[in-house]
Amino acid sequence: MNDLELYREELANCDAKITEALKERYAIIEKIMAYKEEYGMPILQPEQEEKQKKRLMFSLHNDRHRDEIYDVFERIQRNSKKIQARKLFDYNIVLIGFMGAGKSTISDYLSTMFAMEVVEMDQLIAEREGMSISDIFETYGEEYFRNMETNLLIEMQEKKNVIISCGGGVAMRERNVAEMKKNGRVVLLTAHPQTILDRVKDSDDRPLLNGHKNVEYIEQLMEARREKYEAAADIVVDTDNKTVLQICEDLIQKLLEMDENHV
Ligand SMILES: Nc1ncnc2c1ncn2[C@@H]1O[C@H](COP(=O)(O)OP(=O)(O)O)[C@@H](O)[C@H]1O
Ligand SMILES: O=C(O)C1=C[C@@H](OP(=O)(O)O)[C@@H](O)[C@H](O)C1
Ligand SMILES: [Mg+2]
Repeated sequence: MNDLELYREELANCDAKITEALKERYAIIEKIMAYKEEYGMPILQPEQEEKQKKRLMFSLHNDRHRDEIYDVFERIQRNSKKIQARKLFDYNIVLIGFMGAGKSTISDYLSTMFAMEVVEMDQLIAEREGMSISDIFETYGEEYFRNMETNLLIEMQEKKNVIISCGGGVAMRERNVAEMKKNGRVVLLTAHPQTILDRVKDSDDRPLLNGHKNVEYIEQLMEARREKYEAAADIVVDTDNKTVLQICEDLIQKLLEMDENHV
């Protein structure tokens, strides 16, 4: 065997070690999940993720290939999250609720924590139309926008393990609720009108609230929508005075409880 062949042999051995280590790693991930479930521990522990990253950075700080190794590690971590998400949620997660309840924010955080794809309905519709939601309302009217929402939900039925962040009005149509339930569990996020006002007061992205940014108006519209929101919901998560992490943890635990109750 010449040197080159020897090096190639060494490389193959190295790959075999990496593969074995990865298999072991993913098996440990499953054990951690089972442990957390058995002892009713929080699923999301972002501080642990940070600790792990710091430890790795420290051990690599003098390495010539630090950036390349770190890049691989990030991917390994992302795939661990995907394994976790697929095990926990065998369906799409559909977030509904009033404007400002936090649908986009919570979707975003969950997608980071579980490496899940997010379909942000408003954003996708705006992108496809090449204009803002406010401009779509102004140019084509609300009915046109609502039809786009319905079509998008039907399109999303082909996806799995996706977080769907609905616009606040999506659950008002019975047809939409039926479509979202075909492959998703529906999570209603709630907040008091004052909380909503605090959250939306500096934004002009919500045409239905422009010119009406006061508690009375929000309360009235929320009341008018309440029945339909509640009828659509599989679970309800209150968001008042909670951090995004607390809301996400609450949401996950309630989704898991649904499985326990159905076994
Ligand atoms: N739990 C929370 N605590 C504090 N601010 C929040 C919380 N959830 C959302 N927000 C803020 O409220 C605003 C509206 O949230 P967003 O996610 O866009 O709501 P939605 O998509 O339901 O309309 C954003 O500025 C967001 O940062
Ligand atoms: O409640 C509604 O009817 C709407 C909510 C908005 O989305 P957010 O709930 O994400 O603000 C957006 O779809 C549009 O302004 C209409
Ligand atoms: Mg939103």
